[in-house]
Amino acid sequence: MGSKASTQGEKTGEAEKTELEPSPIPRLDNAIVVSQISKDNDIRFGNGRFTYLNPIGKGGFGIVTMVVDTDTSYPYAMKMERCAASYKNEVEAYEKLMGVQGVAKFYSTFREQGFTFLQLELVGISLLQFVRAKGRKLRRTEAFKLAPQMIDILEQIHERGLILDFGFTSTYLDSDVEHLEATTRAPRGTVLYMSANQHLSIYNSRRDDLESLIYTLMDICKVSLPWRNLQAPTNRCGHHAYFDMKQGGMDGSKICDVPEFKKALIMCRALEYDEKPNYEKFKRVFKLNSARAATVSVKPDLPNRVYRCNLIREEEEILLKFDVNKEVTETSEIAELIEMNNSPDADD
Ligand SMILES: Nc1ncnc2c1ncn2[C@@H]1O[C@H](COP(=O)(O)OP(=O)(O)OP(=O)(O)O)[C@@H](O)[C@H]1O
Repeated sequence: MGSKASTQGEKTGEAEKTELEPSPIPRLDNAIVVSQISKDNDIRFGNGRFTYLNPIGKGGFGIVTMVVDTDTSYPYAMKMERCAASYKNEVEAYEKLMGVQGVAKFYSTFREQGFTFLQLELVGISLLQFVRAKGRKLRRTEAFKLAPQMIDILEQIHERGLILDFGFTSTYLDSDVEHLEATTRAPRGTVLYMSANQHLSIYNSRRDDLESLIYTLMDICKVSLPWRNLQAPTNRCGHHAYFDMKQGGMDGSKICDVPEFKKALIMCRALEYDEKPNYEKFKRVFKLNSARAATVSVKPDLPNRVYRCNLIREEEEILLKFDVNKEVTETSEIAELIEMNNSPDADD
């Protein structure tokens, strides 16, 4: 495996292990929507340093909230998770990806009340939110304009030795910085965008990231993914059905009629497991001629908007635990969660 990132201090409950220069305050016109919780409560994280403003997103392992540093008034995204194992992996990945354009900067990590926190740069909306904000799928020209930028980001991530393993970044290099041997692993991740080979349990590598990116682009510009209506695979047979469809014939050419996507998928199919993709060649597939590209704007209509997500009651109750003015009334559910997080296994 690649080098281990520092996770020191994670058990101490103290903030600030990776203090960096804060980025300038992003312009957040229309942005701050004070949540119902914060109207009546003074919720603080990091020994009182960060004041909670509102929830902005949810992931597989926890919630992301918008906070403000009470000393500097800088806003940040604060990711709050229960799962110590996934958090360690995530911190490592953020540290390796420092400086990659398109990836939120990581500032610090701490533990509090059985939860792990990641202080991150507050960035704008996600691609999905962007598409939602538009109120329609993207036009192909818009998706083609985004594609080279996304391939660029992917290239930078790969240069740091990481592949995007559907929410769990992992390395494709060993300790000698050589590509890991081909191996197998049960498919995991988002079935819709998983590469064909992953359905056959072939461990993913750089080529699979590109294939997933192309499926994502197809989806955001309304090019149908023929396997969209297939039943979710629960066994090998189910995964084979997906593989056959995603394979789209020997060279992938039957998946869709859009020449750019077809070409890019054929290029993915031609890549060996440990081969470094020719990112420039992939980008060229999508590059429009300059006159056409100049007419297409893919800027979100509300550039700096930060969305607010809704929380379920359990999540609100968890946040209320951090209310500095309130007596903590733990429901058995929360107590259970905390116990789980404080158990010796949680730090392994
Ligand atoms: N730094 C950030 N700035 C602004 N919003 C963010 C930031 N990080 C995450 N978000 C928002 O919070 C949501 C949840 O993020 P999170 O990283 O927990 O999960 P995810 O990456 O979407 O999924 P997974 O749990 O599979 O990793 C994102 O979709 C995004 O909308």
